[in-house]
Amino acid sequence: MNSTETTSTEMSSMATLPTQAAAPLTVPTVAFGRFRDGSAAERQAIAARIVAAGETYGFFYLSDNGVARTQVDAAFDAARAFFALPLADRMACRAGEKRQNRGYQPMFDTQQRAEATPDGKESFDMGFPFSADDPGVVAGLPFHGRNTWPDLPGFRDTIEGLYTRLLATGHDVLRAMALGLGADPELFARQCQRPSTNMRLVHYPPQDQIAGRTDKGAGAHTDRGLITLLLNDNEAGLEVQSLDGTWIAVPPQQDALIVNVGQLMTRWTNGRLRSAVHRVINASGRERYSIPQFHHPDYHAVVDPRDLPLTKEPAFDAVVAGDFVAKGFGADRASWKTP
Ligand SMILES: O=C(O)CCC(=O)C(=O)O
Ligand SMILES: [Fe+2]
Repeated sequence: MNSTETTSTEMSSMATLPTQAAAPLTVPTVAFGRFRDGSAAERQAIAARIVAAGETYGFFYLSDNGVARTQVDAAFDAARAFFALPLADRMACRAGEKRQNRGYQPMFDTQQRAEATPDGKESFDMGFPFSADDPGVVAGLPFHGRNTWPDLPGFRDTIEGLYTRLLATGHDVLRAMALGLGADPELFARQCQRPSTNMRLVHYPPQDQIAGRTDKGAGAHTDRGLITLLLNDNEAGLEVQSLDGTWIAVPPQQDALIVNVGQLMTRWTNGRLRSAVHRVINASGRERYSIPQFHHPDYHAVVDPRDLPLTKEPAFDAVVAGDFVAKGFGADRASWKTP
């Protein structure tokens, strides 16, 4: 029935209904299991839901994602053990080379904009296990260093295991995005074979411990890569900006990953998928830990909106993925600044 068919009786009964508060906005949840083992129609339907969430929110929860709870719990235990080490031991894990997104980054290393206060967080990063004789490592290419590891029993196995697991999950999400966008499903994933993808353990002290320096755990920013897969340890604090500018809380959902779109994906899809602005404010009074994995293509991959079916004139030039991202990090991370 359309509105002109509404009778006057219905109008008056509608008018007497108690007014309902608008439901708070939440980012959608996509159940992913049938993308791996479902029919072609199920795969297509999941791909369409992911693209719709990427267009509207730039964020979604991914449930039934195949990542085992025990593996996630072990990684958070490892993270807690790392950040409990004496500062000297954490500092011993700083990356030998700059511009790597590897090793320990102390509190306040990142400043999202020149006029902003720094991020109230410390982190430990590791990335793709390039060998010492990899040409990129030998040439000192950004993202191509070696991982550094703390002297903690089981830490390396646990963290490498989660990195490998999430890398595979992320590739499936990239396949779903390509499929949902009407492209070859392998378009993105085949250009992430020796990727600049890093995984980060992050520790946000309670807000009152950082209050002298900053008011945010992570200031408003967009991620730079293709997609980010995010795990967190049951603490709220993440917020994403909606299309109308309001902040939507993205609290953890048991057993769901949070996935968000990064700048390279926005460029590749000619603006169709949103890299939404988000921030972290750890107001609970407790320590907060999270584990994002930032999916990037291979360093030399060319990100060109003309690779996908175009619905409007390309709004972005083609860029070399690694050069584009390295330039961005150079602007806002102390550990990326070149002398
Ligand atoms: O810790 C979180 O929940 C989000 C972290 C984040 O946005 C980032 O590290 O880019
Ligand atoms: Fe982020």
